[in-house]
Amino acid sequence: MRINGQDFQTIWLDADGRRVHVIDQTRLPHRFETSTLATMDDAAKAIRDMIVRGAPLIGVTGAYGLALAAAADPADAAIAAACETLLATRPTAVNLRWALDRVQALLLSAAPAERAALAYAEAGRIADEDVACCAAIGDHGAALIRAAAERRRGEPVNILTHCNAGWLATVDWGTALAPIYKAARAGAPLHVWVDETRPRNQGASLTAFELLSEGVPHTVIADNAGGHLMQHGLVDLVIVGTDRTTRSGDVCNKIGTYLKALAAHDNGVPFYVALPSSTIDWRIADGVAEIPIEERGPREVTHISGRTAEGAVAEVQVTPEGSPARNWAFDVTPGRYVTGLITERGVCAATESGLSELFPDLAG
Ligand SMILES: CSC[C@H]1O[C@H](OP(=O)(O)O)[C@H](O)[C@@H]1O
Repeated sequence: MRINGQDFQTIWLDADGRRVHVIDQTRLPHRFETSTLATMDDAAKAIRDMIVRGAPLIGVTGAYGLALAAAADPADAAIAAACETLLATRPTAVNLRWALDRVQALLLSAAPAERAALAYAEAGRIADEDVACCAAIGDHGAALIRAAAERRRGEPVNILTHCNAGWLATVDWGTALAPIYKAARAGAPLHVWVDETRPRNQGASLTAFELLSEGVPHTVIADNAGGHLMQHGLVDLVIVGTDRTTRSGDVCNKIGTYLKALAAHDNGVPFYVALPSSTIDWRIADGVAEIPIEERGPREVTHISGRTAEGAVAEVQVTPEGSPARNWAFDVTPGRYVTGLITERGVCAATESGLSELFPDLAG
């Protein structure tokens, strides 16, 4: 996507085809900085510290992390150890395991001397596939927005989104925001309610940054305002992303998504989830019982960072010293609250039959 007229993706190789560069998302929106990943440990740290985040981008970064590992030591044991280190960074987004399994399977069937080149090439294919998938998600989702615009007889379609499932969460285009970009570029009148998304505020800092750069009308709101807006007819549809969706359509996404789905259900607001098939975990059905929910450190709750009036980036404490805090990063929305899944192959019901009809080759 474009920032100040310059085209960017979130991850790229440098000229020597070995070192990996990423946008440091912990510095946005106030600083645009990049980070260089020269080793597998650099890649693991970038995922763990959320320099890169978002399920598809975590998967691609993990794949390049494995390529960096193979370049350092292509032996079976070193590849296996690297996979374990990368998998241990963040447990919820299934794309990480999906990408590592795909690259590792390729490497273990190749001669050690060929492994680094194979890994870089496969990581590049995963990245290119992600761009194509997200563009297709955008096309399928844009049709839903255009239909809503027709019902609105030219009035802007009000779309609520939670967290950041834009191009910063993928290699390009995004998932939940891809339909918005495609529809807006085609002239559909729309406006986006941007949930700030406590505690890390990916909505306030990343989604707002993306929409401002793209010139999409939007309003940042407190997480707790969504239900009120829905009760007053100010939300025409909800589109969010996901970090792991089960074969039965249960959707794991940023903490707070479940509450938005309940409010949407209570107010008859269509609730869509946008995802590439790489985010579907075909091994499990019951998301509430089986998806591991990452719990991050309490400091993300007790402290908040931002820019001071003088332009410095600072962190301040919002809780009294001594008050304990806990920080669950995701929750699970049962498929019964999901109107539809917007995938690269089209829109389907958030059910086992809906997904298996669209992906018979993957459903097993
Ligand atoms: C397209 S995946 C976006 C997904 O990832 C975010 O989580 P995090 O920022 O912690 O990686 C959030 O759940 C988004 O919906």
